[in-house]
Amino acid sequence: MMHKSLFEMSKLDFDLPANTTADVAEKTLKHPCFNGNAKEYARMHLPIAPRCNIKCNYCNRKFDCANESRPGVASEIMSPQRALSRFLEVKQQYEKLSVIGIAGPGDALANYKNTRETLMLIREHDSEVAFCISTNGLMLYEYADALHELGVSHVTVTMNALDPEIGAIIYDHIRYKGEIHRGVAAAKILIEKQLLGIKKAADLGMLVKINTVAITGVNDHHIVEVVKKATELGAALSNIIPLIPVVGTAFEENTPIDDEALGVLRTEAGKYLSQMLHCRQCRADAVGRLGDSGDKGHAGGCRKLNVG
Ligand SMILES: C[S@@+](CC[C@H](N)C(=O)[O-])C[C@H]1O[C@@H](n2cnc3c(N)ncnc32)[C@H](O)[C@@H]1O
Ligand code: SF4
Repeated sequence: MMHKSLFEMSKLDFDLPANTTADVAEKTLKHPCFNGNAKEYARMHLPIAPRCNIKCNYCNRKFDCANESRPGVASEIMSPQRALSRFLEVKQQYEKLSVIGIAGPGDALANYKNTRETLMLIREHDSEVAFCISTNGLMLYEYADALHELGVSHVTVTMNALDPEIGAIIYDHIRYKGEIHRGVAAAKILIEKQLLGIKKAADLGMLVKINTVAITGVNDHHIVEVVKKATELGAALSNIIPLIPVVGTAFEENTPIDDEALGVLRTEAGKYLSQMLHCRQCRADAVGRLGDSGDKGHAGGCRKLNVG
């Protein structure tokens, strides 16, 4: 049963799908990424997932540089046991630690054994904290039932294209069931699995958010279509994020979408699905309230990460 005061304090800016349980609704109210009004709640990303099963042409997970806060970086890769110890420490620091997220630095479902073990260990010590995972969606259809059983309430899927020709520009390759696929064939498999996975997760009652990286001249004209499709599949929120042109990637010279064009895109996409407007594009080891200094990089130069 939800407390009335909680509703009053942190109303949602979007509609929950009809199959959302009271438990998932309450967790959503306290989830600072899904609910922009839940500012007093803290989340903790546990960097237990170093590997990835696809290669996005904008992603560089090899280095952790001072004061750099972007997705795909973490100062340390943790074992599940170490993640539990850190969780117990951070829980002492933040009275309102409401969410544990697995956001890489690789993919939660390309490291499913670690993800499962970590979440099970934490659940033994905390029956209430929400579990949230981020994934490229390649393995979501296969793992959705297991995630639901583990108590994962929130899932973010990065979906950048519906058209495999566009996907082939964004993704270098995928590894699916032990085989490497490239080009349009790879994008076709990834997109098909994303669509199946999003629908399955949403049907199971998990709250699904779609991240879409806006890449100027590549998928920016296509994003509204992506969001429209995600809506049909049962996603609850869309988060259109500007490309960070990271050095050493194929898109290092891409001009990031400007605020005005991003605003137009969000308005158009918002006609189909509520838009998340407060994303901070956090690190894989971010801790605290959104925008706290805990999101910043380490002190020092750049160091190489062992992400496989
Ligand atoms: C590092 S990923 C981890 C989760 C998962 N592997 C995925 O891609 O969804 C977290 C988010 O950051 C995004 N991301 C990674 N590199 C980025 C970049 N250079 N610019 C913008 N977004 C980026 C991903 O697309 C994803 O939505
Ligand atoms: S799926 Fe995520 S971790 Fe993997 S390459 Fe793409 S952005 Fe990087």
